Amino acid sequence: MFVLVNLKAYPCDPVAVAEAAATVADDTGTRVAVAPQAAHLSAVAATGVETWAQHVSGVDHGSHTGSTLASAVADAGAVGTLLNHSERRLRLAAIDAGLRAAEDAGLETVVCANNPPQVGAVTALGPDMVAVEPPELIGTGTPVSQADPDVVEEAVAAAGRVDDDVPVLCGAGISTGDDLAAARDLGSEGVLLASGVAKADDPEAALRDLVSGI
Ligand SMILES: O=C(CO)COP(=O)(O)O
Repeated sequence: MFVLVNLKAYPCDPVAVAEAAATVADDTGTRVAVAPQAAHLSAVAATGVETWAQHVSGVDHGSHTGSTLASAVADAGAVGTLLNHSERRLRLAAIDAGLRAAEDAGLETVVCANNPPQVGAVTALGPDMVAVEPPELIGTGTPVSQADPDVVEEAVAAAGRVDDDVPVLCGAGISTGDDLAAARDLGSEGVLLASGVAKADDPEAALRDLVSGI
């Protein structure tokens, strides 16, 4: 199971969370990655944790003020990027362009989608992984894997109909080992989570509980 911790724009200490994630990954052999704000990528990568960007722009060098170049996040130490997160939604052409930019920069990709039909659509674009995250459960603490198991199973089926080799992750409200185990039992190959770790008083304890479900 792949555990991808999205720090969003939460007021946490990204380096402290990264150090906790690196420790838990080392101790348990679990693949744990952290996606901080772009400005914190280098500091997070310096902890040794697997580091992901939250978004990259589908552009190359040029007149693109305010863009986030895939090559720049790779230079900062990121090895992967999210695209089309529910809080950073893109048009289809922009997802495709982001994927090509990430690919050119050697970044692994997870394309997010709100529901199973969207999972099928974005799987067709050839990402490394896809993630289903129902927006209505994001940040609620109600785990998609236990509250809405059908959506996870249907997302796995939707991706499989397009390309059997693209792993499906799920996210929204995931925080405990039981949530992760339920996700795994539904065919999910990883989880995407944020508040359960970024808002925890003790992020390392939260991550240890989470990976206990593997
Ligand atoms: O959006 C998410 C991860 O990208 C999920 O957020 P929560 O874990 O806070 O529900």
